[in-house]
Amino acid sequence: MTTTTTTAGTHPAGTLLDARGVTMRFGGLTAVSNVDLTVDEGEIIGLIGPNGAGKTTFFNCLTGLYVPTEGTVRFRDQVLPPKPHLVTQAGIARTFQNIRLFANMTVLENVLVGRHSRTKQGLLSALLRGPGYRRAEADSREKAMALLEFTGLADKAGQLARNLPYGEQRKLEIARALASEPGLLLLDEPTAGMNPQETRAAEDLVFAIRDRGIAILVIEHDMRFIFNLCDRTAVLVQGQKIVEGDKETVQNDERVITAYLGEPLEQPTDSTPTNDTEPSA
Ligand SMILES: Nc1ncnc2c1ncn2[C@@H]1O[C@H](COP(=O)(O)OP(=O)(O)OP(=O)(O)O)[C@@H](O)[C@H]1O
Repeated sequence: MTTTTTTAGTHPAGTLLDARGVTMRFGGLTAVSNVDLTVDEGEIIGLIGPNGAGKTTFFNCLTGLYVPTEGTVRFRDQVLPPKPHLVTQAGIARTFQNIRLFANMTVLENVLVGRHSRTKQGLLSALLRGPGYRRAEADSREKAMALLEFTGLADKAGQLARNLPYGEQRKLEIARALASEPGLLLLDEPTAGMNPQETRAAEDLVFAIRDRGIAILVIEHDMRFIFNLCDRTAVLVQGQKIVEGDKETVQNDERVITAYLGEPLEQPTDSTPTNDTEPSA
């Protein structure tokens, strides 16, 4: 990753994420090739593409899991640090394609883990359990419970995460990501495995998150979900961004239609979205 220091004011006001020329190679395979993408404050941006197009790899480049072979990612005008926990501290949170909850911890504890990057109490304070630690812990619990209210999981706070139905596990992943108080939330296939009702509820949740001032970048195979939600959508094919724009621009682009082998991009009926992800927590 390029390590040049940034100059304030090089981006239009409101640009939160600015990925430029991001390339990720694994040996001879170029999984992501020279991709530019911006996300502005308050935007919901979609990232679509056929299986193996490089979407998750691109997400990994935005969250410090991978250091891009080439290119630069800036968040709030700062080059992102190449470590996931530092990226979280900088203000980017994410969920994963395959749910990664702590299955044997309670719902509340999972969210408390997500608050870790925002709590300042050190190990010594935690061991001594002094007044500062107890105050911080009470504050964290209050904020975590508020997030469970927000995501509709408050009455499940004491249950083990693994006992939640699949759709609620996905919600819990989102609650845990929100606990780090991000400015940008990356969602990797948030509706995978959901039924149509849960998918509609997930749409409402994404809008509600945006209303809290959090921008969203979402990978999703459910086109109805993407086109209902997103201000702009970028299409990756074989690692390259072939088009980016609003719903009409993307749906009518010949290259996109070809990439999807002529399948219509929006499902004609309110049928169950197809996906191939199994519950895993
Ligand atoms: N760590 C890795 N090492 C080697 N190759 C990888 C690695 N991660 C991903 N790839 C390859 O990079 C390409 C892009 O994969 P990626 O998972 O990013 O695609 P995707 O668009 O997210 O696919 P899907 O929609 O199926 O999740 C694939 O060919 C994949 O096999």
